[in-house]
Amino acid sequence: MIIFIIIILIIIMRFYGRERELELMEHLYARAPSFLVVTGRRRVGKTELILEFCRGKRALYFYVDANKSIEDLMEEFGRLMADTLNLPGYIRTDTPEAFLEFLFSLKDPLIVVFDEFQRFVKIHPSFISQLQLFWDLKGRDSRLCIIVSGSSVGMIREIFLAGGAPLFKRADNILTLRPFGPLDCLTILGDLGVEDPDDRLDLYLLFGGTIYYYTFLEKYGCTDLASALDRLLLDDLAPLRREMNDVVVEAFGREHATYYEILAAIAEGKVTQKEIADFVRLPPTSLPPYLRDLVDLLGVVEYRIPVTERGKRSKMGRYLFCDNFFRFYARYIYRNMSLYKSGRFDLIRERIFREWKGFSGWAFEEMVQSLLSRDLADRYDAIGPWWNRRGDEIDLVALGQQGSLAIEIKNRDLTYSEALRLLATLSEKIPLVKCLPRPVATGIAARTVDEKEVLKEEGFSIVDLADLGLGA
Ligand SMILES: Nc1ncnc2c1ncn2[C@@H]1O[C@H](COP(=O)(O)OP(=O)(O)OP(=O)(O)O)[C@@H](O)[C@H]1O
Repeated sequence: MIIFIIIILIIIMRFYGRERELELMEHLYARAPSFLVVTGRRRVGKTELILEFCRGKRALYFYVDANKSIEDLMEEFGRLMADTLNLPGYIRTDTPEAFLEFLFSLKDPLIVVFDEFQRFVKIHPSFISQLQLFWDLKGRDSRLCIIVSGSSVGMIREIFLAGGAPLFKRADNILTLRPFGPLDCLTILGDLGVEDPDDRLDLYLLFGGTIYYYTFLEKYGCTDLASALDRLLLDDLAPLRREMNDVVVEAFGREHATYYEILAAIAEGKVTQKEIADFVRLPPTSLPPYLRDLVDLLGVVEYRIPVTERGKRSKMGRYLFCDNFFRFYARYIYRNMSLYKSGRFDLIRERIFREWKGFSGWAFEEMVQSLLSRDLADRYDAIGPWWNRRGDEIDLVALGQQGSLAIEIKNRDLTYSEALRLLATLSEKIPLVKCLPRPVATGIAARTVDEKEVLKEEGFSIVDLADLGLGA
């Protein structure tokens, strides 16, 4: 059943985190009438957050089903309204006007949720302007707390933010929900019974911050990378076997093949527009709309520039995955679809394990970059990776008024001499970075570093997993 009444909710998994978001929602609810937009990419937890917020409150949840006509939706919404609010008799809500007229005549405090709201653009675009009209004329006299939610970040932005957009400035707040951070994910994994810290880390490096994927772990008895791969992916009946397909096809319909190819190119390390275009055999000039969709609509890819180029019109940009699982899927499942479809999971599995240390190094770097950026944010103005045209790279550079810091990140345990060698190579790269505020400190972040204290005494910044809150 797609539309359902939020009175009694069955809790399958505990609700995690999102304290700041719930606080904001409570704040708006207390000041109703209010209008909130919740957006964020697929599976990030928008519906779950809204349901948690509605728990124990008077609320109507309307799910905008893409396959229904406006008449069917209005009829369903009307029925739901009558049932939930215990209204006797028949309410006429067969047209959007009748539905909205009735909704805005209600006087008691009420939360009204429209989930996947952007679908109205295709189903019946004038519903959006009608809602705007009712909100303008009657909203301020009501006690409604309207929440609209949608996973199509780009479309939601167009509806609510773009200049001249129909609901421009009607929303009191736009809440963009982000994936969970690594510390939260590792705690959740611990709660789900994954005892070994290395297994928790591997599972985070595989799935990233999309908690939806973690909901399968307990159900399928997975406690480490191998069991998660075997039961959730590498099996004919595995629940995540079509995940990327489902999400990409739903978002882009018939054109999904080109998007797929571009994702596969990025997963293979093609990062510039030219490299991606060559890989997918399309002219570079035809790529921008696809890349924009992958960044804005799907939210699994990001366009990044070196930290020293921020605020400039840089030509050094790279397209990179910001989602661990999509990168994994594009690289190991999509690129091996023939093997996958013919059930040769053993060969795919072998390849994944052979390459896992190197492959997961990327996700490890991303994780450490985000944790270090959080810790360094109050001391530096700009933090991020650096690279140049020649292919030199530094994993993290922090720029501040008082000087800079350059860090190399390694997904392994380092001996003292390995650490010294890395620091020496890093020092050689420092002169290549233009306009680096002096003095420049250097350092290393790794799983563990031997003789960490000695290196610190020698003036280096040394960070291990325990320092980042990821210790055993
Ligand atoms: N804060 C949370 N605590 C516990 N579980 C969560 C939380 N957020 C999401 N989940 C889990 O992840 C699943 C996916 O979340 P949800 O359906 O809310 O995502 P969504 O952003 O609405 O996705 P879509 O855009 O694909 O509809 C939920 O079924 C739930 O099991």
